[in-house]
Amino acid sequence: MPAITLSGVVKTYPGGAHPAVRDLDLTVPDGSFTCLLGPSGCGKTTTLRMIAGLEQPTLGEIAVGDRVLDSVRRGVHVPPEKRDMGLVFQNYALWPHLTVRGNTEFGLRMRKVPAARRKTRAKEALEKVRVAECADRYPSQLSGGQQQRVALARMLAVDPDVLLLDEPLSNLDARLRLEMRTELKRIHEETGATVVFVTHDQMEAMTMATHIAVMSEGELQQVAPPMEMYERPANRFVAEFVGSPPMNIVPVGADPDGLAGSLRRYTEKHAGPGTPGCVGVRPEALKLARSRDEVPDGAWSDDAVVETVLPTGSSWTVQLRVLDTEMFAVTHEDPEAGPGDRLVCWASPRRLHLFAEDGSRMDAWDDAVAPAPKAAPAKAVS
Ligand SMILES: Nc1ncnc2c1ncn2[C@@H]1O[C@H](COP(=O)(O)OP(=O)(O)OP(=O)(O)O)[C@@H](O)[C@H]1O
Repeated sequence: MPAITLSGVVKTYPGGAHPAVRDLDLTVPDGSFTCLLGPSGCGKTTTLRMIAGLEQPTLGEIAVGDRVLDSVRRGVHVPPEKRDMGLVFQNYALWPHLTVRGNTEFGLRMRKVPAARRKTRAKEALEKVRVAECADRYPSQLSGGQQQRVALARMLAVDPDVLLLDEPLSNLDARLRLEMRTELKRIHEETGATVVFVTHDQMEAMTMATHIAVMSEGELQQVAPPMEMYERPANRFVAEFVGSPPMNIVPVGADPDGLAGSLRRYTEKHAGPGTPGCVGVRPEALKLARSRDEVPDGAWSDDAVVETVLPTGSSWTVQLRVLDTEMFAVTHEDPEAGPGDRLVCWASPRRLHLFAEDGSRMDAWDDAVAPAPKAAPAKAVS
């Protein structure tokens, strides 16, 4: 199955003041588990529905490999049923008058698959999502989680090359969500299908995706594997949206005697790639020390006062006042400190994220503090 490509896709709904999706260029790699992630209203569902063929783009092109599914310029629109894609939406809409088996066979019946084959395929699909024991029950006799599994089985039974999922876990409680995340990941690995998954939950995206595409106000902000996005967010929006607790962000234009000034002087001294608009540091990258002696050479550090310590069982979230600014640190060792204690906080230059006034990442900083390894010299041509 080749990649899904969206090129210059725009979607404006009739009467919509702004486009729901703006000039979207996105490649969903073959066999990937790509999460469309972003806040409510950013255009995720619209993008998914366009891939499914349920909405037509206002401009641009959608293709799977060489097969053009939508092209406004060429007047092409392949209807949803001819795209070989499976869909599961938030309201998984099972037929109430059909049993679980009947629901699972439904798509196969529509495709005129012979009865014996239908039966085997439905059985396999129900086993895959682990609800085979419910085959003779009706949807009203199932829990929400079981119903979502049946919706997944119904999609898997037709064995599509592409699975399109729109917040399919949103109605589940925390434990079931976790369980279903693991199952979806397993199903993806087993089937090798290309999955496009819509969510506004960054933890869900981080734990399941091979690639995350972050959107904001109809625009794509960054596409990258989860850890790459976490470690090198392309701009301030992505930096703040991905990660929990969120990244500490300090605008450096503020009080020169406060934390802003401290960070500005430090970053300027360190190879000065120009003055940033703001500096970010993830809570787990903000380290705590009893005194300056414990701070490694070359690290940024400043005085901090503990405000609160929140133990979570496996870690501690420490709320600090660093000069004039609130910061959060997360530590996996007991900080052995309480409100009012004076500490020193520090961060390695590699763990500081610098963003320009317009919010874009300042790559010059990353290159200065962690230069990429030099490429091997080219071989002499004889
Ligand atoms: N059928 C429609 N008609 C008009 N406007 C729409 C329609 N569907 C969505 N919109 C608008 O398009 C924008 C993007 O909506 P979309 O549902 O794609 O966002 P989303 O990121 O999936 O949001 P959510 O997470 O809340 O589902 C929103 O401003 C929404 O109000």
